[in-house]
Amino acid sequence: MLFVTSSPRFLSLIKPPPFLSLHNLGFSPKNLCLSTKMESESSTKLVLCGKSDVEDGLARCLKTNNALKLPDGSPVTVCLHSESESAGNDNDDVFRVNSYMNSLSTSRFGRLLVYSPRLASTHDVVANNFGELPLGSVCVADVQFKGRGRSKNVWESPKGCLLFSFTIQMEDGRVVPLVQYVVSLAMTEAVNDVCQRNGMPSLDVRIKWPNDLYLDGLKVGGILCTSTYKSKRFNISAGIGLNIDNQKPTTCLNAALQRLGYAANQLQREDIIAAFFNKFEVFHDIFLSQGFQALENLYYKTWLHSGQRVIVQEKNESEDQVSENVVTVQGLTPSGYLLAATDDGQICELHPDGNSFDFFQGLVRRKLA
Ligand SMILES: O=C(O)CCCC[C@@H]1SC[C@@H]2NC(=O)N[C@@H]21
Repeated sequence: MLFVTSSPRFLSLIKPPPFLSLHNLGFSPKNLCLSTKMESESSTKLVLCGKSDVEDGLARCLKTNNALKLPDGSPVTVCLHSESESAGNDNDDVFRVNSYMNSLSTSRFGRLLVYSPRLASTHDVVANNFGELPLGSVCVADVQFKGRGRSKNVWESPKGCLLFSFTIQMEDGRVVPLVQYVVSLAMTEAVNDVCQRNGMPSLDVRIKWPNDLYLDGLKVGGILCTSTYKSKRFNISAGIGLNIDNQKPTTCLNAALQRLGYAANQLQREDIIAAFFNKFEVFHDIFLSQGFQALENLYYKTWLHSGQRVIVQEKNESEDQVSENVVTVQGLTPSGYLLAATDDGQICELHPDGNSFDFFQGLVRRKLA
């Protein structure tokens, strides 16, 4: 069950996931990934791979102890990447685990990978196994058949999209809602970085507050953050869907590169996600040590809203009439809402009314002192 907290677009799961510490899991000799035909037809295949021997050891523990579960209790077949048939695969539709690991240069995030060719939702895998997975673990899928978008929407997840979720832990609840902005920023910077390093034209991927990614006026990606609170910590599952190579349902990054006359060496999911974690780890550490303010300038350069004029709805005192006023967006408030100014200079905080899919429809304002 989900409820929306008072923080912007930050969903929190009421039922905490079962907790099983990795310290309790024993190592065991390498087992080959053997599954019967019946199992492989009905169960979700999860392939585990670590960046180093440490994470590979943890992966082996998770497999041996059957520690990974799906939320609906449906069967799972867990293999190690080293034992998997897809290990040396060079097919575009199959996530290239080795290519991802080779481009990853983090010390915490993305180092334990749970890959699946097809599953319900990467988000459910990380949220449901939060306690079992080392922090920063990531689940990637080629296709999702029950992808979760915000407000209980379905997230279409066909081939060609980068679909992943990973885990973060935070202690200070006041800044938890801001972490989704750090995630968005790390993704836009990752795309810039990969384009630049490969001599591609730069793509103007922008953030539409609070957590959509837009390119040329169309949505190409979205971010979903959910959290549970346990033992004085916020366990955050962050999920990203980014349309890299499939024009449906809107457009994709590679189509934009083609429109710019660049058809060779298209963007690959593995490069983008590795660049994402390389950026995210740096931004995450800045965010925790210096606050979101240290990232704000870059964030405002990347979002679509500086100086945007938006309509806010206000009820009169007897609450029987609604009037509309225009305000100008100035930035973010410390709690992560929109900071705006009226034409006569009053500063206010804008909140979505909770009814509209588009956050910019039905904004309500709260006066700030
Ligand atoms: O509604 C939105 O804009 C957020 C969409 C987030 C989708 C991603 S795809 C990977 C991860 N797994 C899910 O089920 N959802 C997120």
